[in-house]
Amino acid sequence: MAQRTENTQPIENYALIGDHQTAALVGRNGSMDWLCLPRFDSAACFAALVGSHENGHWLLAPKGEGDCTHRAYRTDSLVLDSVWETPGGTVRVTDFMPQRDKAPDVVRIVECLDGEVTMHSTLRLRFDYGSIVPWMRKVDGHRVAVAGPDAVWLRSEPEVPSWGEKFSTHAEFSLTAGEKVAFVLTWYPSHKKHPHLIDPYEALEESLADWRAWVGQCAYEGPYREVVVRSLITLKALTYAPTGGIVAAPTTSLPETPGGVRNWDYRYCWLRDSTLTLGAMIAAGYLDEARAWRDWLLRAVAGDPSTLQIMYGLGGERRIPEFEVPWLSGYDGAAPVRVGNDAAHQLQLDVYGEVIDSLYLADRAGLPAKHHAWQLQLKLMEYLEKTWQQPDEGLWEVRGPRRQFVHSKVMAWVAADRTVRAMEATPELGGDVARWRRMRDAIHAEVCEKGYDPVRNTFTQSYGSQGLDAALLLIPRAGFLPPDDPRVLGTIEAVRDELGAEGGLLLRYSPGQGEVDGLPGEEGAFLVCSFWLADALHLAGRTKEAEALFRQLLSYTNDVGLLAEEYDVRTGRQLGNFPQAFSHIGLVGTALGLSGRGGSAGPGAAR
Ligand SMILES: OC[C@H]1O[C@H](O[C@H]2O[C@H](CO)[C@@H](O)[C@H](O)[C@H]2O)[C@H](O)[C@@H](O)[C@@H]1O
Repeated sequence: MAQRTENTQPIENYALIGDHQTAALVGRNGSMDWLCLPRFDSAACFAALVGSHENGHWLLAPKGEGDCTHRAYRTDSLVLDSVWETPGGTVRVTDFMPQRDKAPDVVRIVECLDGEVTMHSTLRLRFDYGSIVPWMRKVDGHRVAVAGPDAVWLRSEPEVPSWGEKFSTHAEFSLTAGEKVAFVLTWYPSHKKHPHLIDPYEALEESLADWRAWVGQCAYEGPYREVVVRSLITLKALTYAPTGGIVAAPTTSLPETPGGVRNWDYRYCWLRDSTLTLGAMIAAGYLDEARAWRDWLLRAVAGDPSTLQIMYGLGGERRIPEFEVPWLSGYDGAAPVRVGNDAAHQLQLDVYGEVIDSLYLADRAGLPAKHHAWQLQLKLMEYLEKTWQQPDEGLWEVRGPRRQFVHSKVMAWVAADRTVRAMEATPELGGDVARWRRMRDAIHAEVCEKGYDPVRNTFTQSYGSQGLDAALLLIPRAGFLPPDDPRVLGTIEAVRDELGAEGGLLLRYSPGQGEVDGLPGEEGAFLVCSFWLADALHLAGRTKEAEALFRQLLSYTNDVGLLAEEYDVRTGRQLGNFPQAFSHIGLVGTALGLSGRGGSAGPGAAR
């Protein structure tokens, strides 16, 4: 039975900060409710997001006040300013995580802008997903929390009065206009003596400069620049810098159904989500990320192509077993909270197409060729040649029986098509191009015969099924059929009719398909699907409708431009893990497409 927790605030109330190795979520009330240290996939030491305050959080806000009056990221950065206008005065809290030097730091700078404000801080550290209360001691003006392998050091400049109570550290202090206090929280391995101390104000300037230099490389100058840049910053923040791996989201178990069980851990690198992120990055002119990701891929998938996984850990780890965390009550009571993801071992044939398409896009964008990337591609093709006719779990990772998903087959076609194109463009690659042309033609013929319903004039979710799938909207972007092909136009209409949720957004597949996905409960509109609809409409020449839908989707971003996986129009609430790469990939792709830049956040879209 779902138990509401006292701290639940809407998912869209959160903002993201991060240091390219992990991330934290800060609510409008000044409470940092999610933080995993030292990596995205480490155990959380603030897990209130999916539990209660007793599972760890850090509140820093004016005493007795609720949510901030307004907040925003500083221009072109991931530095967050939250401002409270209180009866006594105005105060700003600036939250960020500096580019990592030796250890992860969270910096929170409090500055009184006018009048006088009394601030309150409550720090509850709970290691191992909110379960372990650390031992606290004071060392050289720091509060140090230690449990097992983890140590967290907290200091403030200047030092403010603090005290321990009920396994929490509290501080209270008053500031008048112009006065500042900076808090620095640093994680360090507990067996080491002392973390390197950063200067919070220098770190702020450096963080701003780093982000702005990165944004300065953005090649997109169109009408949607502001939202595109915010999405690119978000995608960059989801990239694990040491290896180039990209997480699907920094959270686990934010529910797809309020109070439901569709709660998954997204802190891993899906080949699908990562390649689509890469497409968005490349289209916006970011090649370094493409290079880093390609190198990550080559390391992660090394070995027999039959052992290719659809997702890996940040460093390419293969074992990410799924388990439930029973002591966490779940976001707003939505249990279970899961860690790890068993979908890692599913067969999802679409990833071959996505990976090969991203290698093709990187090559076309001018990334220097790598011999073993081509060797890998050929190995993947040899494997796909033997497997493409098998049923699979598909891109939605259904937990019901395997099916002949049409989208999977279309993506197998993409794999063959891009291989043929690469060989045609670079004959020196050698090899038997006729073999891959035959495979490409065979897939095309089978999909048009078995995956298309001539009576309803639509492609179907799987061969012979009555159900539809929003991923079918990718058919024209993949180049499988022209955007004005009657079968594509019929599919757009059928998908809209069948999968349209309130407000014209799309569900990802037909409702009531518990027997397909093997899960109870319904879910909200899956945001990336609605971006795909806008793309399909635009490609079909219905640009006005596409723009209207895009503007509507933009209205669902939260006050700092972030999107979760899903949206429930009835309640006006975001749902699912947050912020999710998929949704931001969709946003960038559609914005670029509508600006005539050929959005590249989907298979083949940059062609
Ligand atoms: O709906 C069931 C599945 O939900 C998750 O998968 C979804 O998220 C992935 C990461 O963004 C995405 O690649 C996939 O297309 C989505 O369906 C979850 O990770 C799965 O374990 C679960 O079966």
